Amino acid sequence: MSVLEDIVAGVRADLAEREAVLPFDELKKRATQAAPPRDVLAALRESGIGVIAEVKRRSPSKGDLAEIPDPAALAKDYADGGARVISVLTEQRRFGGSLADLDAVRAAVDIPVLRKDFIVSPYQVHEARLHGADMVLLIVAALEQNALIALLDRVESLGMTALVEIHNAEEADKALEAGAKVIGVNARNLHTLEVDRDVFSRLAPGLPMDVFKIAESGVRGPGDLMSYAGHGADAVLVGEGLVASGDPKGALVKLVTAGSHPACPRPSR
Ligand SMILES: O=P(O)(O)OC[C@@H](O)[C@@H](O)c1c[nH]c2ccccc12
Repeated sequence: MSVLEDIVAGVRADLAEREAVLPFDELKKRATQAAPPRDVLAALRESGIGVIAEVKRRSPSKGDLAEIPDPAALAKDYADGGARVISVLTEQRRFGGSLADLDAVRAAVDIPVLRKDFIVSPYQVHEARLHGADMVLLIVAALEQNALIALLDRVESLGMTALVEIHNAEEADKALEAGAKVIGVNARNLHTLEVDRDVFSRLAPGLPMDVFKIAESGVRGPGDLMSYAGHGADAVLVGEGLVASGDPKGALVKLVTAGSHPACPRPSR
């Protein structure tokens, strides 16, 4: 089993437990009561290279990154520091996240929030909405094409924005065929966990101009942001480089400053 398959198996087991407690029909009903989703693309399209800041406690590749006893306080720091969107990992077994983290972050900030998880079922999409998410991650490598199409449609029909994650040209084709408008290129291969920052520069030229392009993973500081921007990134998504820095807000401010600096390459749109 690859790491990805192993993670997804755990996610499915946890999902079955939640479904037994709150049936899908009831969940769907409750989710309609949530405050309406925010316009994520409008937030992302503000000038400069946006930074999506992630609440991430640990990862399968690096182990423990940061304790994060108060995710709400971290989220406030991110919002004050100029993050465009806050990404919250809700996967429990490997990343130490939870829906409670999502709730805490949602209650603490006004900017858009991304539910970062291994979404394989419509249940998780409505659940994201119930917990206040504006954006949902869909990982092409974890989904059959028809499931990707159905989940993307489900995310959009609930008024949320899908971040469709790819890692190679074949997945790029699948994402585009499914109608993805926001594509994240993950430098970390979810099968091997290896980071290759050149994946973005290889794939970005093949993506249409009007697709919003996010470079995910491996951003250590302003230099990596500038380099991704030079290869056509509209935004970057950063976890470890913030949470493991000892000063997440300071580290974020440096990235945000670089992303809005006149010398930073701009998307050609
Ligand atoms: O901590 P990093 O290297 O800055 O990476 C953040 C983010 O890209 C990473 O957490 C991520 C990207 N895609 C994912 C899918 C599932 C879980 C996690 C991820």
